[in-house]
Amino acid sequence: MADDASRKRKVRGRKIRSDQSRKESRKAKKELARKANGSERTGDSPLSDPEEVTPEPFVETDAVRSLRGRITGWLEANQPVHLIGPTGCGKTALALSAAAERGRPVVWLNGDDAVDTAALVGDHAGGERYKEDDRFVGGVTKQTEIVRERWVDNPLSVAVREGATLVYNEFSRSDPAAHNVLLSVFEEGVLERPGKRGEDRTIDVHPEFRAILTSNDVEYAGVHRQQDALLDRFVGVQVDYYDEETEREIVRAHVDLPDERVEAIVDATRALRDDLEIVVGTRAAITAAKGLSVFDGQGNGEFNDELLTKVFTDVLAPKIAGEGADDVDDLRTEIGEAI
Ligand SMILES: Nc1ncnc2c1ncn2[C@@H]1O[C@H](COP(=O)(O)OP(=O)(O)OP(=O)(O)O)[C@@H](O)[C@H]1O
Repeated sequence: MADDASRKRKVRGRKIRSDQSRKESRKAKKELARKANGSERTGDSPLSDPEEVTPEPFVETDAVRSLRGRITGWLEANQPVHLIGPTGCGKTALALSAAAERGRPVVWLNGDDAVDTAALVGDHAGGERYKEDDRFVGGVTKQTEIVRERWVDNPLSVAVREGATLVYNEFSRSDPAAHNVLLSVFEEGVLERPGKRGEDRTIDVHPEFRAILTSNDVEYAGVHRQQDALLDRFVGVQVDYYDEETEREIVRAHVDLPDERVEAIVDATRALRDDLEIVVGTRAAITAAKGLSVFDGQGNGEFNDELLTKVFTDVLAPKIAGEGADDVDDLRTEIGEAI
């Protein structure tokens, strides 16, 4: 039975088959990452307009709106928000939607082992050489070569100066030492740029600067334990997989399939999530729906549990990659049983 959430839903963007020029959130994320990473090399601005970052399609049910309202509410109270939840539950889409809702420019950062302080705040990008002619005695020319160091600000510096909303995806994948500079940003409203000399070594944080950080809950607990002093300054919003109707709406928004197929996929996704040890996120449901829209449509098999099992085995096999064919067979059996 459809609940209120579905009746009041609002979908931004179109389904994949009806709009080939779609800007899927993955693509949008890539573009944001390109901007953020490229800024170091090219000097391009890592700032994006809020309209550019709104994920498409984006489904808004009561559940989605309520979570986003919590995020934007805490941001209004000037609290950095840490979104924690399992893989593929919709953290990034939610963070980008909340960031877009603020109407301020958005800066995107992706956490990984290579992120250090310089990657956050900026660095010297080599010297700029130029020659100066000095005619100090009539008829005599002296040429002096001058090397001036060029400093390039990286995403955090740009975000705090411009009052942007920083979306720091999977921040717990970065080395905690890189995040020391965040302490004074959140506590004293000042960003220090180690490596930069002179009086502009520090930047005063713009009053509209805000941050949303996301972490996968498994990695958050395990990979790099971030320092307590930093975690103390965030509010944590725990997110989980959406309710059944919201998941259906999300799948429907991404793939053009009859309702009963969408229902079967979401039912299977939720059963697999309960029964299997691997993580089965909403992304897996969308991928299975994309597969089904092709295989079912091409008559490669009637729509039945067997086809559903095959599709989900392909979708989930990468999670056990390298464990051998027997394990994929076991996975197929487990999936068949759960479905
Ligand atoms: N409200 C929504 N409307 C439409 N699609 C959504 C919505 N929420 C999530 N999705 C889709 O679900 C999939 C997973 O979402 P997302 O990438 O945001 O999850 P995540 O929790 O950030 O995943 P990961 O931990 O792997 O980074 C994506 O394909 C995304 O487009």
